[in-house]
Amino acid sequence: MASMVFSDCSTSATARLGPFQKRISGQAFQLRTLVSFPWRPTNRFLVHSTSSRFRSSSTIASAMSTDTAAKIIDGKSVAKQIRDEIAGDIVKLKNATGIVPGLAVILVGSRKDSQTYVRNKKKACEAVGIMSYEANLPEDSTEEEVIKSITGFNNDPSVHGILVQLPLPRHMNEENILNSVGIEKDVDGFHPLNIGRLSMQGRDPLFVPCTPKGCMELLHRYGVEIKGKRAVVIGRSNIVGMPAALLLQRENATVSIVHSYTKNPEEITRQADIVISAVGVANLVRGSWIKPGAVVIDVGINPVDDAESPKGYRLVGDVCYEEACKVASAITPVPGGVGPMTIAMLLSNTLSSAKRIHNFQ
Ligand SMILES: NC(=O)C1=CN([C@@H]2O[C@H](COP(=O)(O)OP(=O)(O)OC[C@H]3O[C@@H](n4cnc5c(N)ncnc54)[C@H](OP(=O)(O)O)[C@@H]3O)[C@@H](O)[C@H]2O)C=CC1
Ligand SMILES: Nc1nc(=O)c2c([nH]1)NC[C@@H]1CN(c3ccc(C(=O)N[C@@H](CCC(=O)O)C(=O)O)cc3)C=[N+]21
Repeated sequence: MASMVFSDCSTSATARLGPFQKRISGQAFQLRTLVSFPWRPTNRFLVHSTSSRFRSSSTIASAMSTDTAAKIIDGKSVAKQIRDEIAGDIVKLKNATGIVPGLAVILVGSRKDSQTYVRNKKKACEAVGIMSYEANLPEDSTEEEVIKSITGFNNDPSVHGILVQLPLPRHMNEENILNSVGIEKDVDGFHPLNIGRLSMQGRDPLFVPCTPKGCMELLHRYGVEIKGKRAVVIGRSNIVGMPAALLLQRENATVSIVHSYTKNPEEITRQADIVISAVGVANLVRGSWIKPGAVVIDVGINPVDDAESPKGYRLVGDVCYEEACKVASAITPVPGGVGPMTIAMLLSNTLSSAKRIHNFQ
């Protein structure tokens, strides 16, 4: 259900606030006077400014210390570029080996949002030349039936990646189901062996979870320095927050994790050069939470009522965009930020899997 919309971000949806958190209301946010983050846009992407989409990089650099508008990290266009690269690689793989990468998606139940996500993944696969396979199981399926479907895809040589759409119906044990995905086809990177390797020094997972991988890819492609920087990840879920924190740490950031029991999340977040927010609460992160010049990656996808939209709602992130724009040096929009990157990383993981299984460099 969509929550109330507050166009000025003056109130966030409080339903999921943790026990120690107070709502922050009407607090004035700091205006940026000095940008401390060394913003270095690469030439690979045009960096759009919220105030002028067509400035040159040098203008952007000189504007950093005085301007009040963050640069938009354009996930939609980066994702398109990655999809184009993947499509080219798939043609090469097919011409050299005859192999076509295949992704199987298992959807249990009939949640509208999950059906939409699965449909979008299927379309994205078709567009780059990945074969997509789908198993739709009824809501009242047993755990054994889901595992049987996964086992079928584990044993199917035309399938190189398996994704079990989450959330699963409540009566199912998510752990048992995700454990049954073959580690070499675990393109979501949710298998405990993959997560375990991600968390260990000197080990590498076969796959990195798509959303955090997409966040890192955005930081890399926009030339954001990570080593030695302070990063705060808000949220610690298995699928986003926790692996995002591990990835930042692997690249030598100093990482803090803010969760629903964190006291004074605002103060902790304000220390960060890089903020990744993955909570699911609209407008939780106010401008006052952001250190001037920080880079903000907003993973949250939250529907809010909007009578002017044909659907009656629109999507916003966890971060109060209008406020954060005035403080951050760069920020991802919602939609058009991390979301498209998640899908691009899923395609990328599926292609890597096909290459690895068939020993293609
Ligand atoms: N753009 C994309 O591609 C994707 C977007 N999403 C979106 O990202 C958001 C998070 O998803 P997901 O990780 O699956 O969500 P979960 O509900 O699994 O996790 C939410 C996390 O946020 C923490 N949290 C909840 N309330 C607060 C609060 N008030 N202050 C600080 N931390 C809080 C929780 O803490 P605790 O652990 O203490 O409960 C938990 O760790 C959602 O909006 C989801 O739709 C998700 C996947 C992909
Ligand atoms: N096994 C599994 N793997 C997942 O990766 C997974 C999942 N289950 N369950 C649900 C979440 C959510 N998720 C999103 C993917 C793309 C967008 C996306 O493309 N969003 C668009 C907007 C889409 C719209 O307009 O509806 C955007 O942000 O621009 C959003 C969210 C993946 N998830």
